[in-house]
Amino acid sequence: MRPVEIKKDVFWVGCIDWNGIDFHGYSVARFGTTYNAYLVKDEKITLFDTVKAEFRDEFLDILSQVVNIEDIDYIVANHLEPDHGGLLAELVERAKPEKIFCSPMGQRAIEAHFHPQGWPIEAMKSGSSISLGKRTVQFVETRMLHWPDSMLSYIPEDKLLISNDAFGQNVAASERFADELERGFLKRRMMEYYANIVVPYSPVVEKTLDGVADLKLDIDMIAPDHGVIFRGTEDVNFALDTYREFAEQKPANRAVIVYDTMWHSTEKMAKAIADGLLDEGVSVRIMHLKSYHHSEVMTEVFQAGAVLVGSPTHNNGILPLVADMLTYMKGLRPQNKIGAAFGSFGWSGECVKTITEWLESMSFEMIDPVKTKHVPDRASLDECVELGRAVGKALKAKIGA
Ligand SMILES: Cc1cc2nc3c(=O)[nH]c(=O)nc-3n(C[C@H](O)[C@H](O)[C@H](O)COP(=O)(O)O)c2cc1C
Repeated sequence: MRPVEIKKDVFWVGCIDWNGIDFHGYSVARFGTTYNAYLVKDEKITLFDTVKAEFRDEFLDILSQVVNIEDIDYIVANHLEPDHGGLLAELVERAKPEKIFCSPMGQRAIEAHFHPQGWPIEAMKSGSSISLGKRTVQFVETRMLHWPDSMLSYIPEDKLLISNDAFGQNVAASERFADELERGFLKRRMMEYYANIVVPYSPVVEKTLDGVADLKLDIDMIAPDHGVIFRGTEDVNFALDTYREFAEQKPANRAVIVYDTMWHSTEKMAKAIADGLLDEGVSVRIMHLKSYHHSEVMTEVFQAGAVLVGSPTHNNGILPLVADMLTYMKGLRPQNKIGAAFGSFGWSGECVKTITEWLESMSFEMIDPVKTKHVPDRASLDECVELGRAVGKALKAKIGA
């Protein structure tokens, strides 16, 4: 790839991971992603972040098109996760930078990842800044957005916010800017990223957005470490407003029914429940866990006001894919959901109790479950329809529809 000059003497020097990938080792990114790094040519030549180690050759190539690697003076490590810090050790070795800037927690992350000897690390607290010559860089720590080390770098002279994983999207595209992509497509990719990585830290997102507003940072470009760059007031506001909307997690008039099944009885129940929700005017998505990855389901969970989870009873518990989904969902701590359990059973019937306990532990507002012995008859399916209606009514009451 070629470098892209995103501001005068500021270059995108990232790599594009074109194919659908296992992102961060647990989440599916069907549209691929990018690992963005940025190089500023000033009196101090400064590199912001690196890329995933697998992209070593491509990264060294794109970087070399802009600068002699040995001439890099400063490296700023906004986030040390291996998709951004993957080539830090090699860059330090080759460039022998005068300074490596990171947050105080970033220093600990560098020590734990690289066990460095004599690296010229300088830990920068929120509000501190450095001069690059014509430019300054101000640092804003964003602990737990989404790692303890995460920080933002703001260059006031360029009105540029280099935002690490915040505002990122998994999009592999030849386009570098948000205004070159269709808006709905982009917002969906932002949502997938948020729902699977950022959502537990929504309070930090709100605090950061408030902080950015309080500091009155004049931003006309947000350059994240994944996906496209937001340029111009309209797109910067779009990114900020979208994150505000995501962080608020207001319940929407949508439900997702997630299930697994061995012999299709639980599936029949899922479809009957959907009829009840539709009777109440709630938009429904039914997702069989054998057809969807848990991260795809999570995006639907994130944007749904109601989440209904079904499993047959299996060995006095629930099916493994449902347990996987619930474990994953709980870790991401989605807020403001109505929940319900359903499932078929043969003899002991623990499925709905197990699912209900999981959803209660996530503080979902629960509606009474439905379980059916083996294959549901018309009366059992009617109970499922009633469950759907009850969830629909509760949801409408919650959102004031
Ligand atoms: C391997 C296996 C283990 C099962 N374990 C239980 C159990 O512990 N308790 C129970 O009530 N039913 C158990 N069942 C029965 C199922 O819950 C029952 O067949 C149910 O109707 C299947 O629903 P499905 O068609 O949605 O898969 C088990 C079934 C299988 C195949």
